Amino acid sequence: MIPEMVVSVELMLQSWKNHLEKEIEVFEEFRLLSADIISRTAFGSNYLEGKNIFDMKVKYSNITRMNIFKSRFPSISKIWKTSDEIEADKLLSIIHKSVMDIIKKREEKVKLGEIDNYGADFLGLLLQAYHDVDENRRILVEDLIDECKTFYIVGQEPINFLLSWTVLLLAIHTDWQEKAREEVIELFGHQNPHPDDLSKLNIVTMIINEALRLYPPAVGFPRKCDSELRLGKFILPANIHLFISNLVAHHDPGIWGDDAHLFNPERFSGGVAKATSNNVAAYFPFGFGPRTCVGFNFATMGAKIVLMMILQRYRFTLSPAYVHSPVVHFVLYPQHGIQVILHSLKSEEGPS
Ligand code: HEM
Repeated sequence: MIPEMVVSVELMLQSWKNHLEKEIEVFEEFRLLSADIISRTAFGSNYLEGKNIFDMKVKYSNITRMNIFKSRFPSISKIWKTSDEIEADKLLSIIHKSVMDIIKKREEKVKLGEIDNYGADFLGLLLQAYHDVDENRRILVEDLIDECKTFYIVGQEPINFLLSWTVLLLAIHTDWQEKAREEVIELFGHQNPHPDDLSKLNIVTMIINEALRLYPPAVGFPRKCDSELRLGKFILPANIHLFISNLVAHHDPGIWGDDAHLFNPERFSGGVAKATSNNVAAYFPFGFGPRTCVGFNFATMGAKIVLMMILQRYRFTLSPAYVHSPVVHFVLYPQHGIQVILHSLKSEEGPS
């Protein structure tokens, strides 16, 4: 998986050479990059092949965000749909068809003998499970399609957001950018990432944790009480809808101290458990409990690889054009993008 990620990042960084000492808008750069990473690592293709899915997904996410807090009577929704619901259904069926095309293409290659097996990426593993000779272990075609759609739909955006906010913070706090670069160069020199050594990136991990605290890409998640329950001093009636916000918990001075709103990766120097005094409800950028994020490792590993490869090649500072406007629409994104200025490293030793 790491080699595919490295290819995606190298392609992006190649084009960054044209932006030296100029401004670059990284939110859009990371949107394309994260889409390419998902396509390559999970589906053995590239951004262009999955482009239709990503384009439809952006439109679908916008509609979902606009409607997330609107109440609907379930029985009415079955017989009458709003124009947004009709559009959302249309988009989902296009995504469905595009995913089917990618699945069929891989199956066809095996059938024609162009490749020996379905492959070891996410799609390959799902196809093996779908074609399993043991009927009891075989997954249904609906599951196969749903899993692919989920990966495309929920995987790309949060990586894009995490990288963007982290680069913003490092563009402002250049002392931490320098510390991170020193760590990367000390561990990897100018070599590409190696899986065994990624876990040694302490400073980079502290920075990512702090970025996820201040700017959690998924600001919370909805829940519904099945039955009446007690939550601390509250009694919650059955069927009540809740929104559990990590954004609020992550900025609570009662938990994080008076500098809760400031960027201070040092607070994670002893790890997450120490920073939160073992309070699991204090820090949960990836959720918690049975529905915790399954992409946690994929996302953090991807973020580390991208950051370290940027740090090996460029210094960056905040552009005067940047306007700070984080917007919450279920996810937390920079409304006007994130503009930074790229500088070459003084030593000029970075990989080409
Ligand atoms: C920085 C990156 C990411 C963040 C902050 C994030 C955050 C979250 C959060 C908060 C949840 C819990 C939602 C809930 O409890 O209702 C979640 C669930 C999930 N995430 Fe992520 N995610 C990230 C990356 C990814 C990636 C890269 C993938 C897949 C490639 C992924 C796949 C999923 C899936 C499938 C679930 C649903 C799990 C379930 O309901 O059983 N996530 N994520």
